[in-house]
Amino acid sequence: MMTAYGSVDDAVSCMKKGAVDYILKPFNMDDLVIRIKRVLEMQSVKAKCASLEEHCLLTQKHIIGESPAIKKVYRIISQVAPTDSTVLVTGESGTGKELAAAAIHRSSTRATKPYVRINCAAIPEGLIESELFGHERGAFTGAHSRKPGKFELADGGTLLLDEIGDLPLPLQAKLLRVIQEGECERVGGTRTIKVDVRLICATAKDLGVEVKEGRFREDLYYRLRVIPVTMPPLRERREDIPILIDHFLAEFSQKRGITLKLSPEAMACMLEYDFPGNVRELKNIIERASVLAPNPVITPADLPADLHSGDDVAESFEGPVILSEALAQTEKRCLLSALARTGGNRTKAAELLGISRKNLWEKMKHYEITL
Ligand SMILES: Nc1ncnc2c1ncn2[C@@H]1O[C@H](COP(=O)(O)OP(=O)(O)OP(=O)(O)O)[C@@H](O)[C@H]1O
Repeated sequence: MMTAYGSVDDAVSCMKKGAVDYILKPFNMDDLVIRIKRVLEMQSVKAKCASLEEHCLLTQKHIIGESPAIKKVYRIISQVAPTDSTVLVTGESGTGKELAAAAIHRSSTRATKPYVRINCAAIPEGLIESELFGHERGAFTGAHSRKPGKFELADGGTLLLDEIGDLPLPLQAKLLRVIQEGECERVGGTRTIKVDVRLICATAKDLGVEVKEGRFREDLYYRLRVIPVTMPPLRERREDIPILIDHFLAEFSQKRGITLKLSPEAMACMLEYDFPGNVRELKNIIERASVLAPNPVITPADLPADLHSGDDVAESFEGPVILSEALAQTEKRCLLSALARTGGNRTKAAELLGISRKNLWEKMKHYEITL
């Protein structure tokens, strides 16, 4: 803010409204230059802080779970992390592939070096090469200045190529060259740049099928899958569901400043659901309920309809229904509800249900309920 009619009150009110500085006319040119330099420095420090914060947030997120399937993933991660080998992380969408990649970087000798991520599916085909390898000024329309690529930015550290199955074929050939020779060229450049990058690739696609159908280079596939890590879908590690629910309830409770809980009925709905969108879907359900639920105890009504559509089979009865199936569904729901209500205590759950512990155990085995 620059003025010839300044007062202390004006200065205070300008700063409150967002001015970074206040200067009175007539002013000294050297003084103005010093002040502008200070503001520019401050802006650059702020930008660096924001990117550091983002980096920290990314590398601090941990994989949650105690099932044998996820423990196997922890084991593989701890074995591969210290090596420099290329890792291929596969698994359905939302299973935590990106978390696994971040965990590998965090536990590697490159942990203090950059961790850079690029989503190959999110960038228009014509721009991927320049994003990966950078470009020189004037390399194409719109290339106003030289820009380093992700490989250069990740030098010394780790580069995650997310959704690698979507990388166009011509780029696959260029990627293979970088992997084999450890060097690349910027688009429009002639100089060869040496890069020391540990590569982690992730995909929800079956690359074997992509190779068979001619969409993915076989030689690149074998280069990438030196160490495969497979993230199991949530429905194959159901014992992690209550653990993840508790984790996200705690996370959103902290954000909202309240103590969120799931009613036993809501817990039963969650325990029975298949989560086709895996952990991401579970997290979204808890986040949505934490915002929309009228009180801190989340009930089935606060959950998406998919989770409790079969609540009352009799009421929703419209057409042919197999009675034995409907009864089994209701029985399973009662078991889950009793177990949730008693915090997994089988003796108390059996009491609630009016059956013996042995009978409860047999039914749990029958319905594949593992707590
Ligand atoms: N085991 C886990 N523990 C805690 N959070 C998890 C876990 N798995 C996934 N998440 C969370 O679920 C969301 C999706 O995870 P992530 O992006 O790693 O999945 P992804 O497999 O890479 O998905 P996509 O293939 O769709 O990119 C993120 O918010 C992540 O923090």
